[in-house]
Amino acid sequence: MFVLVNLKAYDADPVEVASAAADVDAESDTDVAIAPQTADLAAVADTGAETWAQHTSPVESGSHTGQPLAEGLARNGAVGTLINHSERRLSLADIDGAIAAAERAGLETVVCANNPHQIAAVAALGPDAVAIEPPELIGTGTPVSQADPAIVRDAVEAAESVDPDIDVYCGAGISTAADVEAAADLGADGVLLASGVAKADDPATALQELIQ
Ligand SMILES: O=C[C@H](O)COP(=O)(O)O
Repeated sequence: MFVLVNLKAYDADPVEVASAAADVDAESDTDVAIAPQTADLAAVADTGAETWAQHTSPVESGSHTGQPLAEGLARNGAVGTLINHSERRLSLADIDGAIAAAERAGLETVVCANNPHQIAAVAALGPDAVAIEPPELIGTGTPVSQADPAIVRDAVEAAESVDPDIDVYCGAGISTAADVEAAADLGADGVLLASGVAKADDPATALQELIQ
């Protein structure tokens, strides 16, 4: 199982959470990765935790301002990137461009989508993985596996109908070990989560409990 913790723009100490992630990753069968703010990529990567970017721009090196260039993310320790997160939506053309940019820089790609129809559409663009996240459940603490299990099953089916080898993650409201297990039971290869760790009083302990 793959657990990708998106720190979004929360106040959690990225180095503290990443250090806990590196420990948990080493001590368990679960692969844990952290997606911090772009400015914190290098510090997080220095902890030894698998480090992901929250967004990659589709641009190539050149005259662009405020666009995180894939090569710059990789140079600062990112090994993968989210694309088209619900809070950072892109056009289909830009999703395609961002996947190409990430591949150019050697970054793994997870493209997010709202529903199974979008999952099929973005799976056709050839990312390494897709993530189903109903936006209305994000940050609620109610896991998608409980609120809408069919959407996870349908997303897995939609993705596999396009590419049998693609990984499918699910996210929104996941905050406990039972939620992670429920996602696996529905066919997900991993989970994407944020507030359950980043907004916890003790994010490092919350992450440890979630995995153990
Ligand atoms: O990137 C993470 C997802 O948007 C899920 O967020 P959440 O765990 O706070 O619901």
